Amino acid sequence: MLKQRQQKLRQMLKPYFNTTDLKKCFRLLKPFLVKQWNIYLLMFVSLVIDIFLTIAFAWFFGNLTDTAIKGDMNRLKMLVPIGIGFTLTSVVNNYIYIYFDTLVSNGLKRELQNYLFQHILRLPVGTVANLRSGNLLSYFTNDIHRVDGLSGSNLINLIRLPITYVAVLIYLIQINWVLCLITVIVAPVAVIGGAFFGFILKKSGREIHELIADINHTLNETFQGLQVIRSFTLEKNVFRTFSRKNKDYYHLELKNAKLQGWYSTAGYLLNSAVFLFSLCLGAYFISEKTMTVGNLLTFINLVGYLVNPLTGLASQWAGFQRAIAAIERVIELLEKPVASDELPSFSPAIKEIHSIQFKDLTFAYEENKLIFEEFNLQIPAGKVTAFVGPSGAGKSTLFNLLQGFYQPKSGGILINGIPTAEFSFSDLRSAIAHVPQETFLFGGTFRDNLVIARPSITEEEMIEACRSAYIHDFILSLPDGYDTQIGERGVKLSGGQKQRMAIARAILKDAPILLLDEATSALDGETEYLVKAALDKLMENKTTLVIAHRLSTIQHADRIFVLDKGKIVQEGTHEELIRQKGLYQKLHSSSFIGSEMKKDTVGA
Ligand SMILES: Nc1ncnc2c1ncn2[C@@H]1O[C@H](COP(=O)(O)OP(=O)(O)OP(=O)(O)O)[C@@H](O)[C@H]1O
Repeated sequence: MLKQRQQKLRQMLKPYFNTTDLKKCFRLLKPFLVKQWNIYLLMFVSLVIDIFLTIAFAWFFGNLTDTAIKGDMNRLKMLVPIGIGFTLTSVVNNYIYIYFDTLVSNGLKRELQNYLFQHILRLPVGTVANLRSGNLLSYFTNDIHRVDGLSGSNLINLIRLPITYVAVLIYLIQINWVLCLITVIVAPVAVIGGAFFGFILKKSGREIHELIADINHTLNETFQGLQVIRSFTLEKNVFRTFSRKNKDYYHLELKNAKLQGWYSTAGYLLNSAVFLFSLCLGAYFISEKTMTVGNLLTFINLVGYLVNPLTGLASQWAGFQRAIAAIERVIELLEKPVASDELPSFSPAIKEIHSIQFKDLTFAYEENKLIFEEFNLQIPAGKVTAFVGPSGAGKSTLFNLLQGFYQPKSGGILINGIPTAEFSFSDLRSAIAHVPQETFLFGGTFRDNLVIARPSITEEEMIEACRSAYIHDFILSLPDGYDTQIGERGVKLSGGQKQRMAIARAILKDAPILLLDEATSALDGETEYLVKAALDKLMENKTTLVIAHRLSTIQHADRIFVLDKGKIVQEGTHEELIRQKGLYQKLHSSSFIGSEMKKDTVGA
């Protein structure tokens, strides 16, 4: 029965003293902290000086008082410069300590942010697709800043508090051991209480960090989708959602503040009780002539250091727990495996294409939902290959796999007879220029968006590419030319202008493989003509794979593959396919491939 009760109690207390997460955090932080060992050493020296000064000051007050009561002027004259010396040392030491504390905390945050950012950049596309961008932002704007709780002075306090406690206790025992007993008796209360509060604070801390991430996500999505929100008049709904989360956040912070309030009140109460008790007992000892006034002053001055390290250690524990709650979220992300060891960068290793082959390729985004099974396909080099097929057939997935965004379950893709898995991402992706359906442009100028295509692009190359993409004249018509700001995501440009910018960027990249995902959105006649002309220039001397919607592109293609449910169901030229009974004919007659196609064929 007793054993059962003990087990139950142990089970109940287990989470309160669980150190697994703490160990995990320190395993993550260890390499960064080790790097800063010299600053920590200096902080330790500063700490030893501080402890010495704490006791020295108390000794000074007691001695000064007793000397004054005795009226010993010679000793007083000697004590005053000592006091000044202590004060000056303390001021300098304090400054140094704060400076080093800031240095290590901010240094750690900087390193950790770089580490996390690199990690996110190296994560597989599939992993990032499951993360919310607001959440990702929250790691940087909120969670990482909590690492303060596990570094700098908070870390040093782990040593400072016990050393202070022991040093002060030894010194005070010599003054009056009975008074010291009181503080020793309250020690377990302070330590256990602090550990308990620490656990509760960690729990509420985790809830707060998750809610902050959620609010960041809502804000991010709202600002990105402001146009949709306006056109569907969702402002009221969006505001209601935001203000509800904001209210939850307010209440959680309030709950947390209450807990912290209780905790510090309890610490204050304990401190005051010990102080009052020591004072009364000390006064009694003075009246009994077993203690001097100076000694009592010294004792009262130091007694706080016998309680504070205990409550302080417990509060340190509480602070640790809150920091752990935030860092745990960061660790969860860091534990996700990366796709490559290095950060990819431009590396034009593959200069020519002799063959591209999909060989026995089996792929699924999700378990048990195969998109391709034992898929085989040979892409002719230096030619234009078009893919057509109904929505969801797997056309974009082929592009994703070719660029190494996702890894096949079995089989693979060979470029020039070499499996793409053997190329680094830098080599593979530098050999491919992808013009997606939706053009993403960075906020900044035209120039900023063009020069990212490849390192060391000259002004002449940039202008030539823009001429070929039929966007140069438009850019020059603007007052600042290539230095004109295009707005966030290029909001100041039309759909056709954005597409031509994407084409200019692909021309500048000058990669031997071109992946083209034609936009389905219709452009006006002149823009359509310009985009088509730009594409023709882009496709020259390249091995081009195009997800085609325009008849002109399909007619221009050397080979067309009709894809349905992850299988090639037909292949040939447009003329061959249009004569065959099959999906291609069906797609054509239902104007799936593009109204332009039907119109032109009917006209032909
Ligand atoms: N990231 C993803 N996670 C899970 N499933 C996905 C993902 N991307 C695509 N799919 C699924 O894979 C299948 C093939 O999609 P894919 O985008 O390759 O088709 P598609 O032929 O390009 O279609 P569309 O012409 O409409 O763009 C679809 O069933 C789609 O739902």
